[in-house]
Parts: sequence; structure tokens; C-alpha cells
Amino acid sequence: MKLKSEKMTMEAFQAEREEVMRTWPTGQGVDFEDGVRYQLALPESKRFSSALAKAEREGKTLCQPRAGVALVDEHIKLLQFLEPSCDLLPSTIDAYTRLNHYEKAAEGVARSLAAGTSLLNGFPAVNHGLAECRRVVEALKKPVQVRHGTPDARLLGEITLAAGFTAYEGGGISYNIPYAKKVPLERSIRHWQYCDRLVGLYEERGVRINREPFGPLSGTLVPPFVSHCVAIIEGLLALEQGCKCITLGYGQAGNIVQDIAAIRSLRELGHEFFRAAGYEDYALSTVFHQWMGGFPENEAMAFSVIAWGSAMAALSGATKVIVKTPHEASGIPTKEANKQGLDATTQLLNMVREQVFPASPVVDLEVELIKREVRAVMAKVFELGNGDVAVGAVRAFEAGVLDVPFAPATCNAGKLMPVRDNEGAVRIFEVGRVPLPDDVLAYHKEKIAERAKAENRAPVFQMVVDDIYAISKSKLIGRPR
Ligand SMILES: CCC[C@H]1O[C@@H](n2cnc3c(N)ncnc32)[C@H](O)[C@@H]1O
Repeated sequence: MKLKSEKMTMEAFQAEREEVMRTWPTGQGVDFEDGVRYQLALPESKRFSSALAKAEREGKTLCQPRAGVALVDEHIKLLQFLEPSCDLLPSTIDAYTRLNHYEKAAEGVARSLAAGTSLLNGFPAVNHGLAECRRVVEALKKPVQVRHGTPDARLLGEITLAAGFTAYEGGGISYNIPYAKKVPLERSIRHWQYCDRLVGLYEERGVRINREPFGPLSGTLVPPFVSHCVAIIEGLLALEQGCKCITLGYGQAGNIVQDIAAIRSLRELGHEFFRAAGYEDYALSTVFHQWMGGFPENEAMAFSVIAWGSAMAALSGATKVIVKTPHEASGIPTKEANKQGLDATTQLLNMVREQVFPASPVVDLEVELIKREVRAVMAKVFELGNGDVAVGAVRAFEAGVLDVPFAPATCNAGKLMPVRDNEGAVRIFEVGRVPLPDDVLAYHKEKIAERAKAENRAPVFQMVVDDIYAISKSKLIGRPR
């Protein structure tokens, strides 16, 4: 079916749903009306959208971990262990499920049962099915979100939303470009139009499900304007299918001014583009991801990175912060390490939340710079799509207009090359085919030249490599040895 930015008709949705529910046996037991009844019966305390709306009203930054293990009882124990230390809960889905390899996930569950410990890197919700997913929701007091990385997340959405999960992360771009190699962008955007239409159908029945495009993308030196464009496009695609509760995200880069400007501009640009598209009736929030790149192995240093990300989330005014753990450099954290990450985060949120970052001309300058970059790229996306943002997004990636640094997808040009400036802000080393205004490019070049002068070396690709490893080597900027 041809990709088009339009609300799926009920006929098209129902026809596709027949096929989706047959893709794994656990799809057979899922009935939408039953899901609506179950969702409506949930207490407000379990509704993600209510928690976000309250945090927005109070100007509070909520904290949320990532967490997921193979077996249901262990997953429940894990989330119950973390629950007192966070505001919002996840269920991080395993890598097999993200690729729709449910038979491999089934093997993983069997091996985990035999081994008595989780041998999957997340919770295989599709294999466990509706009743078992409801057992997770019923064992908890706080709202639970599905966090994953799935280009085709249709069955996963049907099962988990009917099971009472009240938030769904991802999108047709943000769960393709950083996560997949050869999934056609047109296909993943179509699949996510289905997911968003499902959320829209729940909304029409009075069940507000939160939708959170995956902000950080490749999580490696992604310039704010790049992730903002993807977030805004996925927000527009979700609104188009009837979603009303949107959380736009950004991955911490590390420079104070740029990170604060990133969240402020993300919120303002979200409203700007959503309203320009004619939407008024929606709830917008933001999420700040603690540093998504390489972490120090030294746990004390890892806590510093976590603490820094917590302070910046609060100072930026983000509605939510996604928390890392001191085991980040080694892999899936123990529940104790996961809790430690949350406790370190809570300490900083509590110490910073009453403080307001002073109005600052340099922050204002950075906000304006990001807005000019986003507007320039989005104008080209709409032009390429003749007004159709879905078609425009596909063509923009083909043309290198949208370009995510260090992303594995073959449809991503990979020509845009970022590098830190002398204060650690992410600047444009090579612009590739991204249509940024000349004076903006000149500004980036100037900021990089300042660093080159300070390091007494020409701006070279080695700087990029040095920056990628810098934080894991206890620095922000990859200075020459
Ligand atoms: C895009 C998300 C990457 C982050 O997501 C964490 N992550 C992945 N899977 C799990 C899991 N099953 N439990 C706790 N954290 C998890 C990684 O550590 C990394 O920080």
C-alpha cells in the first residue's frame, strides 16, 4: 500500500489487524473491546498520561529506569524492587521480539527457565501474551511503559496496550534508523501508522495512551536539530492517527548550554509544528535521556555521568529523565545497580529542582540556532513530500537531508559528521547534504576552529573519534593526548 500521511480508515485498520493478530499465537486472545474495558478500569495512579500531566503542572522532572528480563515472575520482582525508587516504570523488550523473532524469544524463555535466570536482554511480552502481561500490570502500583526498538511493533502494541501498559515508546523512523540495517523506511513508518492508529482508537474510547518517539536515535553526538526533526515528524504522524499525549525526547550531549537549549527548543518547536499542522488538543511533554554514549567502567565515574544527566534534566525543565546505571559499561544491570542509578538521580533531582537556570543570552542564542536548523530541514522535508510529512521523511533520508550520525540503517546517508567544540557542544564537522543556512554552517565552523586552535591541530576526523570515547575515558571533549 502506498505511504501517505493520512489517518488510517477503520476498514484498512481492521483488515490489517486480522493479519497482525495471526503473526503469533498469543495474538489470538486479544480483543480490542476487552482491552478498552481493562484500560478504563485502571486506577488513575497507573495512567502514564496523568503522571506526565501532573509533572507538567508542577514543573517536576520524573525519573524512569529501563528494565526487562525474560521470565514473568522475575520481571515482576524486578519492577517491584525498582518501583519505590522511581516515578514511572518500564518494560524493556528483548532484542528477538524487537525483530519479530518470536520463535527465538520462545527458545530464550525456555533456556531462561532451565537456567533459572534471564538469558534474554528484555521482557518478551508477545510470547508471554495478554494474561501474563496483565499479571505484570496488576503486580505494580505505578504506570508502566513499553520500551523497545521495534520497526514492526504492531502485535507488541496490540498485546501490551490491551494488557494495561499505558505508554508506548518508538516510531517508524526512530525505531528503524538507529536499530535496523535494511528495513525500508516506508515499511516501518507504515507499521507505526498502525500502532499510532491503535493508540488513537483507545483515545477515542477515553483511554489516553502516551506516545514517546525514541529521542536519542544513535545516541552518539547527535546534533539537537537532527533528533528534534525526527521527534517532531513522529509527533505529527502520531497526532494524525488520533494520539493526544506526546512526549518528545532528546539524548544528553554534555554541554550545559546546549542541553538546556535543546529541551527548551524541543518543547517550543513541538508546539510550533503541531499548531502549524492544525493540532491544538494534545498534551506535550519532554524526556531527557541521560548520556547514551560510552560510559566509564569505573562505577564512581559512572555515577558522576548519571548525576550530571540528572542535574541537566532538571535544569532543562524536562518532564521526565531516563536513568542509566553504574553497570552501563558492562551490560544489563543488576536490579541493585539499576536502583543505585535511580537513587543517584533522585538525589540530584531533589537538590536541583528548586533552582532555576538563569536566563542567559548564550542559551537564547543556542535555542535560536537549533530553531533555525530545525526549520530549515523541516521545510525541505515538507517540500520533498509536497506537504506530506511521511513521504517527505522517506525522501529526506534518501536525499541525505535527514541524516543521523553513526546510524546503521543503509537508507541513512551517514554523511553528516558531528564533532565537539571547545566547550563540548556538538557542532557540524561535515554537513553532508543537510540543508543548513550558510551563516549557521559558518558558526559551527568557527566554533570548531576555536577548539582546533586550543588543541593546536587542524579540525580532523580524529577529533570525532576522540570525542566518541571521551566520556568513557572520563572527559567530555576528546582532547589529544
Ligand atoms: C536505547 C537504550 C539503550 C540503553 O538501554 C539499556 N538497557 C537495554 N536493555 C535493558 C534491560 N533489559 N534492563 C536495563 N537496561 C537495559 C542499556 O543499558 C542502555 O543503557
